Amino acid sequence: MAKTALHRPNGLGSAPLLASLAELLRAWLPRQRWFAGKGRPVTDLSLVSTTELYPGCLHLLVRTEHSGPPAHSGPGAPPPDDCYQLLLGVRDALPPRLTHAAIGRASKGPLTNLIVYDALHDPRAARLLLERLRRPGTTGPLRFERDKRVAVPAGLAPRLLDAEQSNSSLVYGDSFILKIFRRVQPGINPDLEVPWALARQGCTRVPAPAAWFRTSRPQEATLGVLQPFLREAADGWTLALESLSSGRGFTDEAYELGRATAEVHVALAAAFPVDAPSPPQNRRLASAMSERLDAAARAVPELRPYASGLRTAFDALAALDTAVRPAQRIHGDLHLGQVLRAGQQWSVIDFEGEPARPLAERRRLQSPVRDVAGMLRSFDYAARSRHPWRPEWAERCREAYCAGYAAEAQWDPREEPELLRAYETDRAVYEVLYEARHRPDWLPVPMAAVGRLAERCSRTLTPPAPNPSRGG
Ligand SMILES: Nc1ncnc2c1ncn2[C@@H]1O[C@H](COP(=O)(O)OP(=O)(O)O)[C@@H](O)[C@H]1O
Ligand SMILES: O=P(O)(O)O[C@H]1O[C@H](CO)[C@@H](O[C@H]2O[C@H](CO)[C@@H](O)[C@H](O)[C@H]2O)[C@H](O)[C@H]1O
Repeated sequence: MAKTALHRPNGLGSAPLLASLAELLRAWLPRQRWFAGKGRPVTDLSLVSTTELYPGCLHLLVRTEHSGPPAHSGPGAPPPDDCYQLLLGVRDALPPRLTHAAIGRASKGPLTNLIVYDALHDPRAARLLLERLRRPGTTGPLRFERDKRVAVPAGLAPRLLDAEQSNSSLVYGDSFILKIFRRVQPGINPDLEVPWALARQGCTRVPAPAAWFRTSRPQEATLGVLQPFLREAADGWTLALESLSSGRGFTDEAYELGRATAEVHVALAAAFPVDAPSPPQNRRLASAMSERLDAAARAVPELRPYASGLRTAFDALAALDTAVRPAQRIHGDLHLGQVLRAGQQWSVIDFEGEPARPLAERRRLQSPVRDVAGMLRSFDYAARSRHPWRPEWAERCREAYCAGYAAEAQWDPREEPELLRAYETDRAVYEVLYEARHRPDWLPVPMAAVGRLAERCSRTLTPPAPNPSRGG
């Protein structure tokens, strides 16, 4: 472990430290999967907070500023600056098992000649982080808290998950998983707020937070959440692809998934009661979707030829004068990668919402149909990502999912075809933007749906048979 200026009382001064780190981080940050400012060079870096967790391991909140226009403007546009959470290790030399985690050798400031690396790859740092979570208290601006009813054993072996993620997660002894939020925004993160509220509601579909850490300076923000690791579970995306490759059906699973989604929605409505339901907001919703489409079409030229066709879905929603489902707290980014199946039980994870949107927007009340639309899009994603394309597979899953949802929720998402179609279109537009920014090779997948949705002016799904008990 490096004996460095970090050990000196003034060694953590942010100006000298920044001199050591700025150049390294400016090159390293944009290469990270979780970096949100893709395509916009980092022009300036500043340290929002610096905490020495233990000698040679720094917890940083780093603000980045970007040049050039954001990838898109209008609602949901990325802010001109972002704040990222980093755990950095500093050593004289890296052992071979850590070379892949290197960020670079500092050539200036107090860390001159030392190697800086991403300490989440370092089992020692990961163990100490868990120890810190097991013993509530504060370190500088960082506050570590836990649910005292949950026993978290000492000494669990850590491993960093190598999943494609918007954040970073450490799995401890296959018993717990710690998600470390990378892009930090002020306020409570819904991925702590929602599972905590659902657990208090007795909902068993969502792993309950066991411990978490947050910062109070310069503003309150959630930094990480520890929850039970569902060790026998496979995620819905993997299972859907297996079904597509083996020819085995997926409708039973889709039906159960619909039931699970409805159960979570019912629990969410109870956990976050709404005082007075707001009047129908179809026109406002349609106009927000339309603005998002405009912004996405500015950023992704491939979308432009389809914009007017897609807009018919939003026009149809705006023209509706009937009440849509009351708004409530929802998942906000529901897709097959956010559901885990262990035995016969589906669980739902990752209540952060769409990572590109501001936190306040993600915590807003919204129609549960939005989540349903997210999952329906995901069946299409799975079917489209495999050759040959099997549209009937996705269609059967969609119908089964909606039927399962209706059986549990006592209302059927297919009863509101205009709303469903508008949300599916809005989601496909989001996916185009997401893939263009993060995984350009995947762009054809949502683009295929865009072509289909732009052409379709009729109903998205077969309406259900009238339900006499509901007077329909
Ligand atoms: N409680 C859990 N049990 C088992 N695996 C989990 C659990 N939570 C997350 N995972 C795994 O970690 C991956 C990333 O988690 P997620 O919350 O979706 O992170 P991100 O928001 O960074 O995408 C998931 O796709 C899943 O495979
Ligand atoms: O990182 P998150 O899981 O929060 O979500 C983001 O990344 C997802 C991809 O990893 C992206 O989902 C899209 O691809 C999935 C397959 O990889 C598919 O199941 C989804 O239906 C599709 O939207 C998601 O949109 C994005 O927010």
